[in-house]
Amino acid sequence: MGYKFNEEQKNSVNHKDNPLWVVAGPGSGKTEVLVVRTLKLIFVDGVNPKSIILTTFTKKASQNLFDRIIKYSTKLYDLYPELKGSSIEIHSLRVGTLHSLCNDIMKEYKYTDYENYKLINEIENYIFVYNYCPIAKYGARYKEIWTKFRCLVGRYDKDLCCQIIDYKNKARLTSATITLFNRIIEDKVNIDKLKNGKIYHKKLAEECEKYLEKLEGFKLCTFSTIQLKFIDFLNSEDGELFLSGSGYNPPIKHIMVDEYQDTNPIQEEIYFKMAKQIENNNLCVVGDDDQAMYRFRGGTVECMVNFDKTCVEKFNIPIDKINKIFLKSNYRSHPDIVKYYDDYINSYKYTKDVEMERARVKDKPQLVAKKEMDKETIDNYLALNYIEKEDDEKLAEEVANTIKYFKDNDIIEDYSQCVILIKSTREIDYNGNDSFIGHIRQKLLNNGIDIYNPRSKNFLNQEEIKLALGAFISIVDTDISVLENNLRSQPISNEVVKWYEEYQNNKNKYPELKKYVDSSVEKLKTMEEGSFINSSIENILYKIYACYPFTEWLNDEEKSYRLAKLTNLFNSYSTIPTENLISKGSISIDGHTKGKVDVKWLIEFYGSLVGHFLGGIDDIEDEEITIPEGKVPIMTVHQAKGLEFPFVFVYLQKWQNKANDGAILEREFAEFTDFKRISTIPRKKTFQDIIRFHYVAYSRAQYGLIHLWTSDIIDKKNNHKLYGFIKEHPNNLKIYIKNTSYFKNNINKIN
Ligand SMILES: Nc1ncnc2c1ncn2[C@@H]1O[C@H](COP(=O)(O)OP(=O)(O)OP(=O)(O)O)[C@@H](O)[C@H]1O
Repeated sequence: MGYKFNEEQKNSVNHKDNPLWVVAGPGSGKTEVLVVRTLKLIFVDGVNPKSIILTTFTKKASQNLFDRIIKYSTKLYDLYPELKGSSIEIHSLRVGTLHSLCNDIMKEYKYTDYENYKLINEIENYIFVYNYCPIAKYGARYKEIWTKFRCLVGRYDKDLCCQIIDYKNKARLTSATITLFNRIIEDKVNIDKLKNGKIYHKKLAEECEKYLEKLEGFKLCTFSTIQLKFIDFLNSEDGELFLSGSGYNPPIKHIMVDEYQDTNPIQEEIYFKMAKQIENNNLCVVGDDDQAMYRFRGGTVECMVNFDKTCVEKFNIPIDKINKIFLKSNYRSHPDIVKYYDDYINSYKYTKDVEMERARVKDKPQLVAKKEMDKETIDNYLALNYIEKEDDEKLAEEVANTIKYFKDNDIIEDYSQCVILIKSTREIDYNGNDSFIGHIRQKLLNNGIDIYNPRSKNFLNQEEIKLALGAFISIVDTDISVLENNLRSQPISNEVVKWYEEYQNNKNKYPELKKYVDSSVEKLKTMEEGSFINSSIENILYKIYACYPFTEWLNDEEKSYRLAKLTNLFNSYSTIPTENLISKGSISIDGHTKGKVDVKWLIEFYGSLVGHFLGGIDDIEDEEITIPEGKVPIMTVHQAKGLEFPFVFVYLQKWQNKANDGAILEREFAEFTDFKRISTIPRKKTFQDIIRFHYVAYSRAQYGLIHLWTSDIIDKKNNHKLYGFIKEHPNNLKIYIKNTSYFKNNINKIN
């Protein structure tokens, strides 16, 4: 580790029995604490690794936890060779996201009601809902539901000055259906109660019930429904054995949850249900309520804020049994930056519009800056700064110049030490113009600097994706006649034509690829009516990737990331079960026409998979991000969560003056669930979310935090409130920033 733990950290590691509540500020080493606590339980207290459940919100974070545990235990084995003779099986630790743990445990115990079940991922669920849920497939028949949940499906029409719903946009309806169903499940909405609500509640409850039955029929669980199944498991004899131990399996002794601020009500129920059965209710949760930012996915900060009260209620223990520890020392940021973001979040405590006070853990102490920096470095440069320009293009130019200046003056060693954080990494805005990020790419390129932006929503406009899909379409819908004659969805047609043309216009440049496509087309022509092509859709894609230029592109980090994503989408499409048991990934030939792909197959392929491309490729992702050297990474704040960077540029956004979807849904279902929320006013919650969003962004910075904005933003009254530091006017920022020029020339090299 290379450093000594402070008192608060030590106390969290050494805490023995009873619930432990670690409220950890940014950069306070919370994950490290959880890792060391786990190792201490195993190597010092002799707890069997299999008795410990260690979980967190994302796959990326759980992988990170596991990797660190393995790394440190390897070190321990090196330092204390006598440990090698012990029977500790560190790999048997139960670590993972909650849904993956639920899956593993129920499989391990051969739980009868989960036998032969399959856990499907988000894309598979999407395709399932698209195909099997009438509310998504025939949206117009469910107008009373969609009019009510217009926030999920509506699109603002400038000419008509209102939200309109395009019922032909099945991709959007599918995503919205999933959001609603997941919310019903995860908020523990009582479906019977919902049926007694208004007419749209009743219809929604019925549709959700049908969806759950259909999933059961195919023996499928989604990341949400597996949690329902797991609660049943915990209530069963198998569940009891799992908790109390049996045969080779020791009893469960400790449950530890990281990123607890993003837990949802059903997960809370699972943790408490398990901990109630184990000795001393050893449930340890670690998180930061101020960094809760997954409301749109059902994350519920109340679980974190009310942890002590929930323990009292569920475990029937006095409140002083719960050990509450604040990790307040910040080892990440320059002291001015720490003071700045701490002041920022605290300044909202009593603000009426935001009502942050009750939404934060009570008695939270101030952060204490502990980063090791010599005094000279601290005093000699401005750690906080901002750049203001009239428009995005000029702003981007100034940012590009600043980054170049940093490198040319040895302030940074590599461009990847600067990150640009923004709400959406799209390079093109909704009107087809360059967004701020589009300008940044261009301006940095002018300075010979590249950006790393693989999660840009421009997925479908990338040359490798267009060429791969264009080559694929040229095989299965050779002259795109099916597309042109049968598909009613204009957005899908427009997109597919673009890919098709990309391939057709470039094929002569790539003879190897052309040869493969031509020979496949020839082969297809000879196929008998009603037969199936030997190659599945994934096989075809792999063969396309085996040709130049893909062989070359697979060496490029951004391109290979996106091509892998395309492969995943194709795989998911193939694995979703169908009524007739034939995989969707098997391409069938028309029953009456030799050598022509079945129109129905193609329409379905276009509709569900391509529709998903258009609506669902989200840039909020959980995968591990490896930032390549030599490029400036562009990230959403969600992607940057848990990471730190020497220089952070935060683009301050125009916020629409309306409540967000997550907050609206919370209110909508509040009366049908027993889960108690702090407030049900969506607008207040939306403000809280925006504040937390900025707080997470600001707290990523180690040495320099630079705000970026265009002048028009600052003039808007409501934005002032949200950016906090600019309460009335940007001049106030100078209290912190002192000077609007670049970092002073004498800034030291970042080490
Ligand atoms: N006691 C300590 N002494 C010195 N450095 C420390 C100490 N504890 C943690 N650190 C360092 O502080 C930094 C922040 O730690 P880490 O990234 O684990 O924070 P975190 O609490 O997970 O932050 P966030 O909530 O923002 O994701 C790391 O570089 C870590 O090595």
